Amino acid sequence: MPQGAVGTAETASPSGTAQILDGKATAATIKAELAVRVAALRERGVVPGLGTILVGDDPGSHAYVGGKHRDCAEVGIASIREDLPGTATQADVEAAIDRLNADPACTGYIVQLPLPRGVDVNAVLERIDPRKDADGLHPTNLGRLVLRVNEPIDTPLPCTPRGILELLGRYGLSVNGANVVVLGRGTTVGRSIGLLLTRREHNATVTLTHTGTRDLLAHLREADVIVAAAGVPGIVRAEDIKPGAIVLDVGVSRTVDEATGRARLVGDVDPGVREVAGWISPNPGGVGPMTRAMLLANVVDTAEAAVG
Ligand SMILES: Nc1nc2c(c(=O)[nH]1)N[C@@H](CN(C=O)c1ccc(C(=O)N[C@@H](CCC(=O)O)C(=O)O)cc1)CN2
Repeated sequence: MPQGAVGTAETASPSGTAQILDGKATAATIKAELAVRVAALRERGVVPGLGTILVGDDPGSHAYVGGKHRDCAEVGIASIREDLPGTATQADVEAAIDRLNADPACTGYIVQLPLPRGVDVNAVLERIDPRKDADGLHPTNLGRLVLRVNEPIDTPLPCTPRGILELLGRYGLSVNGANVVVLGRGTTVGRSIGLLLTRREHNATVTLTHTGTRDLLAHLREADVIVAAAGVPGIVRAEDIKPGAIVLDVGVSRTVDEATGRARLVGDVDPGVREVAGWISPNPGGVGPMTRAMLLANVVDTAEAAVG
């Protein structure tokens, strides 16, 4: 894998076109590694099992959950589905959580987000047994991320931030001392990537921007690394970034393609950014597949830790 200093023009390829952080290929490698670890666990009589709770009929969420179960089958993790209708009440969702907390076949599970309006997401996350929290979003696990700045973390990390770090690491890109600008303060990406990157082992300086940020462009111009998770199509433009910057496109918006009339997904990063950035994660094919792979990694890590 190429080694690179962060955010300098030296990381850009000579043609001026960014090098690709290929999340799809990297996730495939990780899944193959995980399959070996799962086989070793199974030989010891341990079968890791991922549970999912899906509420409602959002097509995106259905697709993501379907993908999680396909991934499990690919690496040998058992999987358990709890699909609830959009009319499910808080009590219905909490009952599903209680079932998975009590189910010995389920070694880790997630509640697919977002939840329909009317379901209290914080109450839901708090009810998950933190030892089975495959998304690392339980307050105990997020709290450990806040408190353990210097010590190793032995609890699951939120999947997208872990996926971003893993992707950078596998390409030999360090963020030590880098100015990282994060767009978006959501729990699954923005807030938690800030906590992770400022840990001593990564040592980045993080600016967490959001809809209340006054001069986003001033921040972007100074960024060695940009993590775009705002959900605003094309908010990161070529003319606003430092040449050679590392750009991770995490945003997802649905739009209708004018040429074909078909719905398609677009990221936060304008296609022109490829001409200026040093490294870029495509969207699709970048951080998304890494998110899926890291969920499996969390489940396998937890199962291995449980058997010593
Ligand atoms: N409980 C959680 N909910 C959500 C999370 C999460 O980590 N935990 N993250 C997202 C959705 N998500 C996983 O749940 C997810 C998003 C995107 C992808 C992905 O692989 N995307 C593809 C494109 C997919 C397509 O073309 O339809 C890609 O980027 O290449 C995987 C998982 C919100 N909810």
